[in-house]
Amino acid sequence: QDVPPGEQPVDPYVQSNANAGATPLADKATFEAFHGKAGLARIASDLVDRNLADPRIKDIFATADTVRLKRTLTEQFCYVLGGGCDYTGKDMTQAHKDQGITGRDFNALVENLQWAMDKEGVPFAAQNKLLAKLAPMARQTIERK
Ligand code: HEM
Repeated sequence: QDVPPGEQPVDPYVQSNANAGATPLADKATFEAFHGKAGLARIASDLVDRNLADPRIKDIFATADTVRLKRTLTEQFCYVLGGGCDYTGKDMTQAHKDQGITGRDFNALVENLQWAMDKEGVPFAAQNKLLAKLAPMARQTIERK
């Protein structure tokens, strides 16, 4: 597994689309409502930047590899929305292990994602399709009340 430009090396893990944590939507209409992979890359980038500036959760992101995070989030959203990407990141349990994420942290991140989707001009119905795919991942990311 080569290290993409600008990213930090990570310990080896098994790559699989199953790591994305959700099955893909069957048709491409929602993916297109997100303006394809370029739109998803803008949303992932805006989301990470907003998390880094958000006093509620910025400390959790302080040591993260944001170049890698923007890339893997883009892949994950693209895969889940049926855009035909492969997800090459870790599974959600591994990615969030020992970070002590709370339900409030999770809600803050979802708010920031909604802000990023609004900024991209994604229609509300399409936003809800992605949120419905991500909501069950609370179980893998939240570790404490
Ligand atoms: C639906 C909810 C979430 C999704 C879909 C998601 C997705 C991801 C993905 C794809 C990665 C990268 C995995 C990799 O590097 O291989 C990641 C890492 C990370 N996530 Fe999440 N995440 C979610 C919730 C959260 C929440 C609520 C927080 C904290 C408020 C958070 C903080 C982080 C941090 C700090 C990393 C980087 C860890 C590192 O660099 O070692 N995530 N997440």
